[in-house]
Amino acid sequence: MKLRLRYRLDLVTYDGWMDGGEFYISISNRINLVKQSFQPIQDLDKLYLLGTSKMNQVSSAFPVGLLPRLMMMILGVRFCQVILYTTHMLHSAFYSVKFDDLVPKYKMGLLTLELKERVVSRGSFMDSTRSFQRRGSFAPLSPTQMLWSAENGSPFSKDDKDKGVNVQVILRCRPFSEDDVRAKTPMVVTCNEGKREVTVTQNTGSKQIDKTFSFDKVFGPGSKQKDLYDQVVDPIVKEALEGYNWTIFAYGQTGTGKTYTMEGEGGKTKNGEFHEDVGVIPRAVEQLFDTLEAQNAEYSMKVTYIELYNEEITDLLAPEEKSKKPISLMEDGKGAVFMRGLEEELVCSADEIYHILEKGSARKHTAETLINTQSNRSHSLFTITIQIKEHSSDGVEVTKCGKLNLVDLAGSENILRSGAREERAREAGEINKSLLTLGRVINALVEHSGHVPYRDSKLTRLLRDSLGGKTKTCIIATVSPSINSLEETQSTLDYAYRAKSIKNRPEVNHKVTKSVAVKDLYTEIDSLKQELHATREKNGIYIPNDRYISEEAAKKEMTEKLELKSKELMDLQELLFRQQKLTSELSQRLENTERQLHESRQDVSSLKDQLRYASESTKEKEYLILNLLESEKTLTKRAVELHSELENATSEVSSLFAKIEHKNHIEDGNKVLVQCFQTLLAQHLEALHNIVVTSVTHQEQHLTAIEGHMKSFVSEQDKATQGLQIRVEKIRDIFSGGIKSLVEIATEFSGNSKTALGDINSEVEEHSSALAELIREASVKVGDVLNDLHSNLTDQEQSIATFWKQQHESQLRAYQTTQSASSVTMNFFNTMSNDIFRVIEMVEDARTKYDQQLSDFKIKFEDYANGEDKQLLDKMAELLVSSNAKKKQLIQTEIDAIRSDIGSRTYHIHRKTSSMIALSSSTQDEFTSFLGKTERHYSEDKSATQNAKDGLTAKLQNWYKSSLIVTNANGSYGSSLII
Ligand SMILES: Nc1ncnc2c1ncn2[C@@H]1O[C@H](COP(=O)(O)OP(=O)(O)OP(=O)(O)O)[C@@H](O)[C@H]1O
Repeated sequence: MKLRLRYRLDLVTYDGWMDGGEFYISISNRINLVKQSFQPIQDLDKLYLLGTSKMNQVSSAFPVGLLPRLMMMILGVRFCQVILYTTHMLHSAFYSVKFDDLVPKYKMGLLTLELKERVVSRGSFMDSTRSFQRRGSFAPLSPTQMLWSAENGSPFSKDDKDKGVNVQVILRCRPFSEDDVRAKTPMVVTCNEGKREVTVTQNTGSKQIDKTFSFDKVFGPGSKQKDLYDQVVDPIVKEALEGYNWTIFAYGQTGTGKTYTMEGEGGKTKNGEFHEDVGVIPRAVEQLFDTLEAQNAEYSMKVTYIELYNEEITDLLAPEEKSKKPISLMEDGKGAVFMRGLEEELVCSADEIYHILEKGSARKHTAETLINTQSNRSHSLFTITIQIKEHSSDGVEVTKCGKLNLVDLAGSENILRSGAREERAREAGEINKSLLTLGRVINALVEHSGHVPYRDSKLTRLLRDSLGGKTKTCIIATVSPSINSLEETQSTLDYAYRAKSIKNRPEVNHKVTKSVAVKDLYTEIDSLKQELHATREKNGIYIPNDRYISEEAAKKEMTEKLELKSKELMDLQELLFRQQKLTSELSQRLENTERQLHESRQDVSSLKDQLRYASESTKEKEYLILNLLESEKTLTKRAVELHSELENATSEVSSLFAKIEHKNHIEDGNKVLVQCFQTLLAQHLEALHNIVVTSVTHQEQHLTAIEGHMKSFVSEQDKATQGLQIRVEKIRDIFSGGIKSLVEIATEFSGNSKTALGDINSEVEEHSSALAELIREASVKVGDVLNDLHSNLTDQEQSIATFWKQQHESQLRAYQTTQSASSVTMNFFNTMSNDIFRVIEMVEDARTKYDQQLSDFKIKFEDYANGEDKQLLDKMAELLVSSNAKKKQLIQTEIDAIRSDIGSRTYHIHRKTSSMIALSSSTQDEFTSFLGKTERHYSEDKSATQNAKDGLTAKLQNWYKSSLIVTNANGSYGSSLII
């Protein structure tokens, strides 16, 4: 098989899935960290892509297309440092990359990617790749896992013990509580026991973010206590019996089953078997005793049970009077922690331990919270130390010492959610503080920080050896599947996931021979006795001689050592100086790098913004395209509707045109009729005019004749009057002569005799009667003449009146005929103009309606088009703009054509109607003026006739009056005479 050189680029992170954030890579060309002797990288992209494609979670966040670029850059600079800063770290995959630095503030890991030289065959590499693919997730086995499945059942192989082993992390998810079941709380945790993966599902708005964590073992809600024990604790107990120190601690939110897992519930059944809810501690105790008994070993077992409450350690096994005294935590010279005055109880059977556990548990600080009815308010540490006597191969008796620390931590809790108040809240604060320190210690260990803050809390001081020390550690992280605990679950998973990277360097406790152990004990007892004696004597400090000698020797040795150390110190100081120089150089470089990093970060953030913007705009555009398509659909639909409406409108317009034509036709008929009527009217009017003219001439003639008659009559009358006047004058003369003679006679005869008076009187009487007779005759004659005149005048008057009446009647008839004719004509014209106006209105309405519709359509279309124009992709926009323009143009031309058609038609109609209106109005005017003229003529004629009549009548009346006066005057004169 042909061997090829391969270089492998592995990415590792210290972190789990933080919050589905983005993932960025920037490259600086710091090449000093990598060997120069590497060959150009071949197939690296493939490997790399291969790697990332398997990272289920990451691949979605990993910008596609970046990898080839990254490859190019890597190839360009040959070797490089990849700076990875992310809130969404890659899955821990390979262990070939180390962290240089960590900047927790930014959750940033500065990774040095070492291109490691590996000699692999193509075939075997591909095989391993395939095996990853089959696994379906990018979670290769960690060394711990590999050891876990070792054939001998032991979780560690001998080789790995030398290298250091990772803290083993087990994840246990409890089932839903009854309350959760009742409330139908959604489940957010999914356990895949086969793949050893836990997935947390988080819904943020419309997005669902799944975060998957892999652990050394995963136990789902349905898992049994026995399963967990058999798979996890059983091998640990075996190792403890081998002489290893083991710590198992339960870590998790309050109420998630830490105590349930560690201690469990229920005891032994009647047949001596454990109840299925019994937890790790009783089972481990049982296993220890069973194994030791089975091995028939000589052993001793001691237990301690302490509680750490509010940073105070209490011995749960101490007698009552001592139990209130807090235990102080001490450190020996080598940094090992021990507790002074702690009660160690020797136990000989499992039952004893159960009893002790019960006793201790009863003393623990517990309280009810909203989440857990019996919540541990303290951390408890139950330690079992086993010493087993053995015989070495050379027959020497040795003692093997194993230790099992079983820790039940207090629950990490959200004070608000757990409902803790006052004392409980203070407790919770303390608990959270110590757990926080635990988290910081884990971080420091994972990040390989120089300083690990063990001393910041008693809990971490107690667990010091289990975290990065010689003790092997197994963390059982407990979570709840409920959505209500999502935040805490994520935090627990995060911690647990980090803790996976902590490495311990376990050592088997030295096996001491019995004699050495006894000797040690004797020496200790002796020195203690001497110290006691000296204290009792209060006599200064007594030091035994051999102790003095040994101490002196030790002092001397120490002085030598000190000298050596001071020399070393000098060297170290020099080294320190060099280091400081180097550090300053490095810090300079670091500054540069940081600057570059900052720049890169800015680039990245701007790129991120651009990307976000681009993706947003793409989304927007996609959305717009969708909308556009939809709007196009609606537009098409609308266009079809409009088209049909347009067709309807066209048919309506054509029907309107037909109507208009019909109307025109009628109007033409009407016009002809009007013309006929006009000619007829003109003829009639002419005839009427002629009649009026002839009647006027007749009247004039008649009047002239009457005037002549009247004149002759008047002259005759004048003549007769003159004759009558003359006769009257004559008569007067006669009368006056007679009167005179009578007066003379009277005067002659007045003085003579009264008798003669009688004669005279009778004579006078004769004369008077003759005169009266004469006057009577004359007046009869005058009366006859006057009567004749009067009858004559009456006749004249009657004939004039009759003529007048006839004239009046004929004129009235003519007037009435003309009036009725004009009113008919006027009505006709009015109706016609009304009809025309109605037609115009209809046409106007139709035109406005179509105009409105068309402009609405145009506006709508333009709106759509404008909206679309703005939002479309550039190309799409161009295309659409042109297509819109075309459409608009098409529609515009269509609209224009329709408009112009309608306009021309309307104009045509307008012209026709206006000409008709003009014609009708001119005809009307003409007719009105003609009527006016006729009326004027008529009224002139009438007034002239009336004047003539009035004048004649007045003349006649005057004449008659004067005649009457004369007649009356004559009458009165005669009567006065008679008187
Ligand atoms: N895996 C499980 N199966 C069945 N019941 C469980 C499981 N885990 C927890 N419970 C039940 O949930 C309740 C709370 O569990 P437990 O007291 O062990 O929680 P805790 O984590 O120790 O809480 P705290 O930190 O407050 O002490 C108990 O009634 C227990 O019976």
